Amino acid sequence: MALVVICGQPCSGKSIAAVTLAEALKESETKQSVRIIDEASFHLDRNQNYANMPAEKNLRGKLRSDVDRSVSRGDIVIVDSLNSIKGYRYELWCIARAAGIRYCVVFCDVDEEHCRQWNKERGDRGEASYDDGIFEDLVRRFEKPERRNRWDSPLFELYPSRDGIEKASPVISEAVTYLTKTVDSKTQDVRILQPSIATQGARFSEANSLYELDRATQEVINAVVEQQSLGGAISRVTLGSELPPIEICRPVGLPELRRLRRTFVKLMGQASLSGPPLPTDADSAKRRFVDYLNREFGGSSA
Ligand SMILES: Nc1ncnc2c1ncn2[C@@H]1O[C@H](COP(=O)(O)OP(=O)(O)OP(=O)(O)O)[C@@H](O)[C@H]1O
Repeated sequence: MALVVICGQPCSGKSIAAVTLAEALKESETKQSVRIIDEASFHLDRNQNYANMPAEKNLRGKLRSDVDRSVSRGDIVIVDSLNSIKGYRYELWCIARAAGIRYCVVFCDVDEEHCRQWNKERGDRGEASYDDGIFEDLVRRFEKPERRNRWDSPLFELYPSRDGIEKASPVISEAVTYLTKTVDSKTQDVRILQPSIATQGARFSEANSLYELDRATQEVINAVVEQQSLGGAISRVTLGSELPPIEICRPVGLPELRRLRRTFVKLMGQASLSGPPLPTDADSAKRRFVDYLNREFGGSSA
């Protein structure tokens, strides 16, 4: 019923924030059930998770799948991980949108020096801490959330080094209110994300098949353009939980995407005259277009 993305620099108090928020939600008037999804649940070593790109991608994939499975169960799901890449936060936001639930980001805003110090103290106490090289790399790659982005909004900011993390603090209380209050259609102060057409599987009418095919493929192109515009090394475009991702190993410009779309629509139109009929709903049109793009880009849609 809600997805909360905790984000922040390494060793910035994210786990403490996640547990504090979970307790506050459980004790709230509505007595919410909460599930925390964190890196520790995969029993992997903190440094191994971030040792190289494949390991990091693997970790993000595991967390994403777990979130995807959990959001429909009625709990409030809190993802406690770095969640430092905006493209990844966008993917999590897409999962919330596909599930039609509310969503927010809780940011532990701590300066690097405090994080470095806390990480060192953790090591000195004999607890698992980040190796220096990994810590510095993570700090450098952190992409701060910005509330003007849909996937970073609403944004609840905590300042653990200044204020600590208290259950009764104004920010935790605001987050609890946002996550538990009844939706008032007049004030619209709580946003329940709505599944896009991509996730609703609307059926095409016979007469409109080609037009609808055109529209469905345009939505896929929009998603590719939007996710590429986030910058960074986007190698996978996600289209919600019902559709396979598009694997892209190089930047692809709009002209190329438009050309591929036109060719696909033409091929489908021609094929339907003598072969298989056009897809009957938006999802299957998208799935076929994604398969086509993955073949063109040399990826796979498995
Ligand atoms: N407000 C605080 N004041 C002092 N120390 C703190 C505070 N918040 C966190 N710490 C220190 O930072 C350590 C790490 O906290 P926590 O595990 O919540 O961080 P994290 O961001 O989840 O770390 P990771 O990036 O490893 O997941 C704690 O063990 C504690 O020593």
